[in-house]
Amino acid sequence: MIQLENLQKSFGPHKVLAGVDLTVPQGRSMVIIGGSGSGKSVLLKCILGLETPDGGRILVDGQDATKGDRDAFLARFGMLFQGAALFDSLPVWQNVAFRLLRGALKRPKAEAREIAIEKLRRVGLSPDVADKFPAELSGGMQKRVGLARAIAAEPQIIFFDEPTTGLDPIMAGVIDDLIREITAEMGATALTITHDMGSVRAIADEVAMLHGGKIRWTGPVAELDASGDPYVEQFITGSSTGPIAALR
Ligand SMILES: Nc1ncnc2c1ncn2[C@@H]1O[C@H](COP(=O)(O)OP(=O)(O)OP(=O)(O)O)[C@@H](O)[C@H]1O
Repeated sequence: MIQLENLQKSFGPHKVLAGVDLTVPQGRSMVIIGGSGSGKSVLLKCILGLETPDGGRILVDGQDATKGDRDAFLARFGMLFQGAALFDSLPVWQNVAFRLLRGALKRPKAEAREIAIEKLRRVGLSPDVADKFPAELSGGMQKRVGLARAIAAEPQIIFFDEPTTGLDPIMAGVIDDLIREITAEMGATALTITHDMGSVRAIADEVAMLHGGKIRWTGPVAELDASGDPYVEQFITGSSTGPIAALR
């Protein structure tokens, strides 16, 4: 379970997070939506310790994420970055097994490779992909590799940062379905940020909308269309008119 309590973060005079309260229950999939610049990435970075919050608390399974052993804390997370963010100089299997080849989760090389091949299979890629380099793969295949990497160490918590950006609608749907299936079968707690309403509906159990530095609305995905919140309505319909100022 992830609990954010009154989380705050400013950059100079610019208050990006102005007291975010949010709970992601164990084994549930939460998707955070919000306009460009609303602070979704900053929120994720605060949880991962890549940004230091100015105030508030981040609790993961009841423990303060900013205290204690960082490596042990991060070992519980998997992450699929925007654009897959693979290492071009490493073959696919070493990308997938990256965290199994070094640090706290290190395994013998042959075992790490076996796990990589098994995870590649889980995301629909055959073993012959293991020895290719990322540049030899299509964008959709690279996303699958990124997903295989995110799950390689069997994390309890997985973050997905814009998982379908740059993919065609069919491939986006395939990746959404894989994310949904895999997180459910792992029983993982998932936190996703996306602009893609198709992804929201495919991946989310719960949705939270970040606006004005706070959680504007949160609820089950089934209630999204009847939220009654004008900000949520404008966002999900993609309207240029409404309470959210749209720059032209
Ligand atoms: N390191 C930083 N220094 C200064 N300002 C920053 C920094 N990181 C983020 N910001 C600012 O914080 C605000 C929120 O950024 P963030 O990247 O979290 O938005 P976002 O909701 O993820 O947007 P998008 O959907 O466009 O990716 C932006 O105005 C951004 O310029």
